[in-house]
Amino acid sequence: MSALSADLRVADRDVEVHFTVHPGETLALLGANGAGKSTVLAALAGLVRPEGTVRLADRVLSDTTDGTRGTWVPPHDRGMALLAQEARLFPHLTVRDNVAFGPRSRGGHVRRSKNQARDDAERWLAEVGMTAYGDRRPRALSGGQQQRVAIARALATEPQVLLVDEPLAALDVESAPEIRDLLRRVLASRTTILVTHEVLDAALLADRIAVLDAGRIVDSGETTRVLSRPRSDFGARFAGLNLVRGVAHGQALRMPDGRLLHGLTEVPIADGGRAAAVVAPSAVSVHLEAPHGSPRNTLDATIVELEPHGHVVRVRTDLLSADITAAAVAELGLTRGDRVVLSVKATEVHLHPA
Ligand SMILES: Nc1ncnc2c1ncn2[C@@H]1O[C@H](COP(=O)(O)OP(=O)(O)OP(=O)(O)O)[C@@H](O)[C@H]1O
Repeated sequence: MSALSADLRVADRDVEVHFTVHPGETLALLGANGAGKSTVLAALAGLVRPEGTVRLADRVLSDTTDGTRGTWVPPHDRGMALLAQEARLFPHLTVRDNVAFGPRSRGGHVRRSKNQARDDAERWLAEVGMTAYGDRRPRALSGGQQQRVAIARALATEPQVLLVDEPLAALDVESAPEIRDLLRRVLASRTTILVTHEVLDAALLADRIAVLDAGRIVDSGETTRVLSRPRSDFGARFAGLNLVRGVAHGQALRMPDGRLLHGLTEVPIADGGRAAAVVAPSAVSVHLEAPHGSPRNTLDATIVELEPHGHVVRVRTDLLSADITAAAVAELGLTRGDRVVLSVKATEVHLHPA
C-alpha cells in the first residue's frame, strides 16, 4: 500500500495544495463549485501538468523542481484509476469485456493475458454483484448498474490509488444508497481521494477531509473533527452548522460587534486569539423578546430567510441559523426582516482556535 503526497500548483487556475494521503486511507476533497477539486484530481491523474511534485510511495510521478526537463509519468502508467460521475463504459463492449479492458491495457509487467483478464473481470463483477450481467451491453443496464460496472473496471486495474469524482451525483435516489454501500466496502482498505458535495458521502466514506476554497486547503483533519468542529465557512455550511468568528475572551467568543457568545473551549485559547464558535441550528431557539432570567446566551438578530429543512424550518438570521418547528414559526408569526432574540445554551457553543 502506498502513500500519495502532492505539493502542486496549477497557476492558470490559481490552485495550490499540499497534502498527503496515507496508505489505505480515504481523503475527501470538499469545496464549492470552482474551488479546485477536479483540478486537483486531474493533476494527480496526469491530465493537467502541475508545477511542483506528486509522489506515490517511492515513485515520483511528476516533478518540475528537479532540473530543466523535470519528471512526468503519463496517466496510464501512474497506478491510479479514475472513477467519474458518469460510468463512461464502452458502449460496444459487453459488461465483462468492459471490466477486462483494464487488466488488458495495463502497462509493463502487470499486463494480463486475455484469459487472465476475463478471470479478473469475473472476480470483480462478483465483487460488485454484477455476475449475472456479464454478457449484456451497458445500454441494457440502469445507471446504478453501470456505476457498479465502472467500479469493477476501475478496481480490476488494481490501482494503488483510486481517484473518485462525485460517484453518486448522477444516480437516482434509489440507487445512490446501494452504490454508497458498495463504495464503503471497496474503499475501506484502499488509498482513495474522493471528491464530493454530499455530507453523507464524506461522513460514511472518508477517514479525513480537506476543505478547498478558492484553490487552497482551508481546513483539513479527521472526518469527525471537520464535520463537528469545522474551521472554515464552507466546512460549517457543509456540515449544516453555524460558525461565528471572533476572538477568545475567557470562556466566550467576542464577536466583531463586541457582543459575547459564551461557550465551552475544548483546547485552551489565549485571550485575544482568533477563535470560532460552532453551534448546531437545532440548539438555537427563537423568541420575540429576551427570555427573563435565562442563563443562556441571548442575542438580537434579524431574520434573513425562512426555508424548509427536512421536518423543521430553518430560520436564517444575520447571526445564526435556528431550526424550529413550523408550528413555532406560525405561533411566533415570523417573517423575513423581523427582529428576534436568539437563545442558545453555553454548553451548546463549541469554541476552538481559528
Ligand atoms: N479546463 C479548464 N480550463 C481552464 N480553467 C479551468 C478548467 N476547468 C476548471 N477551470 C478553472 O479552475 C478553477 C477550479 O475549477 P475546478 O473545476 O477544479 O473546481 P471544482 O471544485 O472541481 O468545481 P465543481 O465542483 O464545479 O466541479 C476554476 O476557477 C475554474 O474556472
